[in-house]
Amino acid sequence: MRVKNTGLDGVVIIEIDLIHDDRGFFSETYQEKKFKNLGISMNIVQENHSFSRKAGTIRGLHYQLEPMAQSKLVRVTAGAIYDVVVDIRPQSPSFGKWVSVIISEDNHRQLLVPKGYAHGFCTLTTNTHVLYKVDQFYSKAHERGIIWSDPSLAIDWPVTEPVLSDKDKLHPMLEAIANNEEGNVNG
Ligand SMILES: Cc1cn([C@H]2C[C@H](O)[C@@H](COP(=O)(O)OP(=O)(O)O[C@H]3O[C@@H](C)C(=O)[C@@H](O)[C@H]3O)O2)c(=O)[nH]c1=O
Repeated sequence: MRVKNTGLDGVVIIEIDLIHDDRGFFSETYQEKKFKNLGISMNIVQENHSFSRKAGTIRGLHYQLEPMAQSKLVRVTAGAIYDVVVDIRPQSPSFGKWVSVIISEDNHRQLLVPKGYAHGFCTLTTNTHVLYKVDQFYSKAHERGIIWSDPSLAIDWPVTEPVLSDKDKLHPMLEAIANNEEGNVNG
């Protein structure tokens, strides 16, 4: 297992080892002690699985307000995604900065998205399965979003006309968070 920095504080790629044999491979996708040795400590309380039928589906950019903010450990078991993480901590020197990482069934990467960051992805394939573990429960009352096409972010998405949920068509721009009066997004 190896960790690679992405350029955003705490946002890291975890590369796991595959043990191959005649049948295929085996891998430990999460192992508490090994992750701790890599400096990653998460109290996982929920695992999510999303399936997107079409390539060019964007889900995001999502986060939950404190005290329900979540760290996420993302991986892909079928297909590939262009995964995006945005720093939305108002006091952060990298506020508004984002990174993108390709995660696929072939590269077996996992991406750690700490609290204080918004997360979203665009599917690059049909029939894409994304799994992610989180360290806080889902809370409908605390879920928030930023519009995927926010010009101040200028995210280099691989599509211009994505498939979106009704909810994801209506999020505000990041500027609204900078002037946020409704709650704390600090991670
Ligand atoms: C996220 C979530 C949703 N739901 C429900 C709410 C809704 O009825 C249905 C679909 O929810 P959404 O449309 O929010 O699903 P989706 O757009 O896939 O939301 C996810 O996007 C990615 C990018 C993330 O980072 C996740 O944290 C999450 O926000 O599932 C849960 O029951 N538990 C959960 O943890």
